[in-house]
Amino acid sequence: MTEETQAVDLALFGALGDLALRKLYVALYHLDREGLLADETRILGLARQDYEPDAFRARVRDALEHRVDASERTEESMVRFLERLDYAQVDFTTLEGYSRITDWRDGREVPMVIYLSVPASLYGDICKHLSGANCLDERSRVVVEKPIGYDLDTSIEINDAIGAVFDESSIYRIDHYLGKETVQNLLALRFANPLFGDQWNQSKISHVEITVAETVGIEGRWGYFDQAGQLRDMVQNHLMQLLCMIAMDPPSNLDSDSIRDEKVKVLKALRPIEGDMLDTDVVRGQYVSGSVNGKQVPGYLEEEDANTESRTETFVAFKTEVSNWRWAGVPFYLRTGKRMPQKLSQIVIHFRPQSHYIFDPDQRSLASNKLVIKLQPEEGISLQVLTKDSGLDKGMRLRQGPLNLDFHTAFPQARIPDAYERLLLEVMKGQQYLFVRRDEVEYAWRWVDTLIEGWEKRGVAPKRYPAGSWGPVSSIAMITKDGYSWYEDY
Ligand SMILES: NC(=O)C1=CN([C@@H]2O[C@H](COP(=O)(O)OP(=O)(O)OC[C@H]3O[C@@H](n4cnc5c(N)ncnc54)[C@H](OP(=O)(O)O)[C@@H]3O)[C@@H](O)[C@H]2O)C=CC1
Ligand SMILES: O=C1O[C@H](COP(=O)(O)O)[C@@H](O)[C@H](O)[C@H]1O
Repeated sequence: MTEETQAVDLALFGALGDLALRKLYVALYHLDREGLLADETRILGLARQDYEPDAFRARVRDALEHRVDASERTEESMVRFLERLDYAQVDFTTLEGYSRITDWRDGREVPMVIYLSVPASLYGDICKHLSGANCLDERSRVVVEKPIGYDLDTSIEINDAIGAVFDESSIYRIDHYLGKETVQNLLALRFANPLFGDQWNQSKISHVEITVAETVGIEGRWGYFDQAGQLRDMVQNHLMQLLCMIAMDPPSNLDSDSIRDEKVKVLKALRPIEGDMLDTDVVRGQYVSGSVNGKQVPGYLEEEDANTESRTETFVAFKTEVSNWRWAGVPFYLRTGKRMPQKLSQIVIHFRPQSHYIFDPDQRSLASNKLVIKLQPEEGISLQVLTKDSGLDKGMRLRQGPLNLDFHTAFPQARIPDAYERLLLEVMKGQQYLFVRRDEVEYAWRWVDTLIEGWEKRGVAPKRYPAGSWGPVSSIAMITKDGYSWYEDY
């Protein structure tokens, strides 16, 4: 394993898909521009449409011109990046086309990275054909996108099919939330700062909130999304990973497996939602028409290609607990939804109040600290602390205010890289700690499957919520009945 970015041959399956065009070329372009792609690195786009390499490069150039800020584009850096690209038309489901990859490789020595930006149902076929066509050697790595499967059984099937060809040490399962700057910072915050490290348990923390709110609807992805729903699309992967990063015990070092072992322990200890908890500890929602950022938007059942009978959820809120010594008795409240009033991903750690309180009794409810960790849109960390209100007439009145670390203000010279930049770079370095191990995926599915089974048994239909709201009102009631509320200093 090396810290240097090695030269690689990157074979990008699904080269004309939504993810590739919106995120992957942009990330690769930025890496190139910052000198983080080795000179010899080349990229082969693979998809089934008939494109000449020049037409493919023109398509990628167009995508970059739409997605990379003009201030970060020069003709020189565009040309340099585009020259790395080639294209091969291949039907991934049949072996024949795979010889295009060996032709492209032409005996080159550098390792091959295979990025599967295609539906997970194709992963098995592609791995089998890559092996059948002798495209691989022991240094080849494969990157796979989420969600892996639809439930535990299908994820096992897919993981088995990938595992039949690649060793676990060569499989990079992407969860792009793990590449976000602030998520990375959770490791530093928790394990480099004794101030927090020593307080990070049930004796000091009363409860934890995680919100991942999106303003977008399903963006023309009805076919995929309606099969999945917000629980499979967002909770099984992104929210579970955030929860693990907050709840895990300190790993003994920063090795991939040390970190992933700790995350797995959290997933194993996560209390399932079943029985009567289905009535009290989880809310399933679906948006109806409403207004987001002043713009009228259709309801989920009125989206393009919609099946008007669909009971798929676009919002989930739930309360859970990590049943171990560190967290016993600390509720974790999580919520995520589409068509919320604003894009916001944040984690709030609520510390317990002072055990002996000496200030104005009317201000008692103020007297606790909150650590607010913002993932997006503005990355930063702020600690809500209490100080004395200034002014001669205020006596010992308390005032709550933030100790702020806004990454953009604190480190103005540094561009905060997109999650995919960091993850692609780590694949090229051969570092796995930001990628999800097979057992993590499977424990997360186990938890999600239990909830879905419960919903199905009880015939739980999603509650309606207007687009532009924070979800069904019962998601507010779910937390207020415990004496807390969703943190609202947006
Ligand atoms: N889009 C997103 O925002 C996100 C996507 N993901 C995951 O990333 C992966 C890719 O998603 P996305 O880009 O949205 O998917 P798309 O359907 O937009 O793209 C898939 C690509 O694969 C090609 N393809 C599909 N089947 C074949 C085949 N048999 N032979 C050759 N080419 C084929 C498609 O070609 P054609 O155009 O001809 O169909 C297209 O280029 C999925 O696993 C998804 O779950 C994860 C997070 C976010
Ligand atoms: O994986 C996914 O993530 C996006 C949200 O990602 P973000 O980085 O913009 O927060 C979500 O819209 C999509 O449905 C899901 O598949």
